[in-house]
Amino acid sequence: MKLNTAEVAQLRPDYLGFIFWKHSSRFFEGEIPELPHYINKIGVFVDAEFDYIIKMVKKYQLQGLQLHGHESPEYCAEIASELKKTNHKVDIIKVFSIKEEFDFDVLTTYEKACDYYLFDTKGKLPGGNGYTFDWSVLKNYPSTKPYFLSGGIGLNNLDKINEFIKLPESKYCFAIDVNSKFEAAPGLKKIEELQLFKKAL
Ligand SMILES: O=C(O)c1ccccc1N[C@@H]1O[C@H](COP(=O)(O)O)[C@@H](O)[C@H]1O
Repeated sequence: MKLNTAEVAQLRPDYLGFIFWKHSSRFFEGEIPELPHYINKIGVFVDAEFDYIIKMVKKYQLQGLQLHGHESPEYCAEIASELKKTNHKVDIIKVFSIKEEFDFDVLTTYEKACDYYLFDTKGKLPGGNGYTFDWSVLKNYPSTKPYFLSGGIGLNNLDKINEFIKLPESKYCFAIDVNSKFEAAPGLKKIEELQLFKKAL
């Protein structure tokens, strides 16, 4: 897989994600180029073993974990606390996948265990499906925790995003997360399109 991380970094994103799920076409191995301090490196995991996550955090100096599987609140809290003991402060981003409806009650037990939520679209894969969900579901968002809006977001969603950010349900929307809609091939991002997107936002 060919990555263009250094070029993407020149666009000054707040976060850059690296996929540590071996079944993904974007499975990351190798070296991360030196990145400016203002870019947070996020490891994307799916029901990964505790020790594997710890190893990847240390190897790549990750600043956040994006958890796309069935990770329990206890697991989220434990991994953060274990890493803290060795001076690795990581943000825990727990992912919830939405189809048409979503029972936000599930968030209650995660409130103390994670720093952010990320709302993605439910699909065949645990992430990276390339489809948007109906963001109006977020009208029922009960929390004050900042969340990432994700799932199939591309240039064609710009008008919708600009409308969404005026709505009350976007109050805690903290970041817009993009992935497959900006790719020429898995992992290879389309720089000009990302640039256009960022500028338009
Ligand atoms: O991209 C993947 O292959 C992937 C695999 C397993 C878990 C998450 C994955 N990607 C993340 O999913 C969201 C949404 O992506 P998309 O815009 O629908 O392509 C994003 O955070 C990706 O980093």
